[in-house]
Amino acid sequence: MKGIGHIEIQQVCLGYKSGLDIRTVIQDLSLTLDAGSFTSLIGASGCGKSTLLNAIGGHYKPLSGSIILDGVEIKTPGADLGIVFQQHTLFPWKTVKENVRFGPMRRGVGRAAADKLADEYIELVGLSGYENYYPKMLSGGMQHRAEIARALANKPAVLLMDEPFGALDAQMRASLQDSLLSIWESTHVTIVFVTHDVNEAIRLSQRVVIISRRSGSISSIIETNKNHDEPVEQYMQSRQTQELKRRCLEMLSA
Ligand SMILES: Nc1ncnc2c1ncn2[C@@H]1O[C@H](COP(=O)(O)OP(=O)(O)OP(=O)(O)O)[C@@H](O)[C@H]1O
Repeated sequence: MKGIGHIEIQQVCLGYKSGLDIRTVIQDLSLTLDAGSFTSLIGASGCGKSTLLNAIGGHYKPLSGSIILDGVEIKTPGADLGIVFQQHTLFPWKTVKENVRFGPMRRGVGRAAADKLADEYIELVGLSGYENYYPKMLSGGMQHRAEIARALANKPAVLLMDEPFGALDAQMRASLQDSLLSIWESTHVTIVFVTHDVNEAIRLSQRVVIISRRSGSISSIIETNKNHDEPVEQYMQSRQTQELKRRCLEMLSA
């Protein structure tokens, strides 16, 4: 039994129309993401990280190859695949609670159950007390927390995150990273996380997948061997982690 949120990316090519031609961005990429795993995708700007993430989310159809979630090919976006972007996508005219319960209610969950779900996920992301605030009344970090709660309220098997904390200051970013780790540990959702930041990738994920812009495919997969019992700052400062970081940076500049 592989569990829920198992993804098989099989010899996928992705590209965009350019005039009469198609410009290939991702070339023949294969990758298995185990159910409940946390994987970061890093690589030079323009190497195709967001394109790959969006294809996993069902927003782009591969030119060839397939992406399979729990035995079923992903062809369209669905509630199983939650996406959190860097830019805010909360409905500005809805409160935090209305935003979070929107997905469940659209799927036919009754109002009382949707409210309960919303309260649960608002608490999980640390926004209790802000249920009736509108997005513009929240800080950038709080809006990200609300976005994560909104995605999780659909109980997705997979959470796809495209540089979600890229625009935040260092302190806010570290606080959201910590929250994301505890959310991942308590929900067992499979996370695929795109970032430019090697430190962030190593701090959060079990595996760092480096995509080469030159080949449009994976140049390296680095296992972080994180020990969940170890305090994150201790892990980040250890000699082993510094070595992982050095290897990632070396692969990125290769
Ligand atoms: N909608 C689109 N139409 C045409 N080309 C696109 C489209 N979206 C992305 N591209 C091109 O595909 C390539 C990969 O883009 P993508 O955004 O996936 O890269 P990325 O690795 O996420 O980059 P960054 O780190 O800068 O966000 C780039 O050359 C980009 O210009």
